[in-house]
Amino acid sequence: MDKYKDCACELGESCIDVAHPRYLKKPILYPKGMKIALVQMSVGADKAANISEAVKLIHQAKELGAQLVALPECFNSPYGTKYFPQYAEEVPSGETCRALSRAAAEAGVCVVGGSVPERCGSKLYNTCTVWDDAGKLLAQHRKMHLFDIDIPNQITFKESEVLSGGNQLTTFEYLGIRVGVGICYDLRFPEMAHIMAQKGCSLLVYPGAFNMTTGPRHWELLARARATDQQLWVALVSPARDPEAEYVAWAHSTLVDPWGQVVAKLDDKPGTLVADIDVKTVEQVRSQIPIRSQRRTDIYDIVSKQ
Ligand SMILES: O=C(O)CCC(=O)C(=O)O
Repeated sequence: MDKYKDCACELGESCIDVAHPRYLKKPILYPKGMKIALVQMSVGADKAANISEAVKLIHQAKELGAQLVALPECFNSPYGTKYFPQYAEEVPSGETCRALSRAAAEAGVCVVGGSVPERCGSKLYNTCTVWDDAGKLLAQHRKMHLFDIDIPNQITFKESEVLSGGNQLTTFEYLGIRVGVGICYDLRFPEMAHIMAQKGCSLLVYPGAFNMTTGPRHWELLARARATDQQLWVALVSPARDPEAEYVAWAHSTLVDPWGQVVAKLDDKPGTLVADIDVKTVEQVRSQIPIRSQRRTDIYDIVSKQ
């Protein structure tokens, strides 16, 4: 930091990797990190009430100092294939998007808008919209891997009955930090996390709603696996558990650091997890355990083609 010690930026010590303001017309300051909020909200059948609860909690998170606020999967609708057509709306003109855009601008935060059922022509998607602090649409991720599983006598779910899968990976930059987005079942696919890491992500955010069968077995394990493999921060954001709901969410919104350690976790109740993430830890783990430059793609490529 020495060479920037006369930097007049208000971020002071937390400035990294800046081109010195003296040499720039407009100083670009990349903070080392940001405060994020994972909003584990209750979701019910009343769409308007779900939206206004989300907006209220975005403002509350801002009061707690959050700069990026993430909502859960399917936060404006009950989670279930029979609900998606009824609750679906167009992106970005639908009522949920308009409310998120306004809330992001009024609160002055980036909003990772969980997910909503999106209608596009004759197709439905499970879609996350991301809004910057001026209310502008920064990114739109359509869940790529649809949740089709069958565990007899425990859980059978087939999103593909009504949804189409997205065909694009999604990353965006906010406050100088590249963030990747996946939705719930996307968390199970290491290739997707790997590509987002290669694209420069330091944080992956997965709005999700695991259930009472796979949640206790895999939710935290998968978050820690993705964080450890890719050496970055992983945030999972679930709705709160409603034992009376048709689909009972595991909840336990979780933040895992680039060492693969859980740094904060909620229980099953409504709540907001607020925590700091930084790029320094990403860089530290990647330089101390340099797996990124040690991958034997020369061998993997040959063997996988045999
Ligand atoms: O992968 C799982 O076990 C749960 C996934 C899920 O609930 C979803 O994709 O919505």
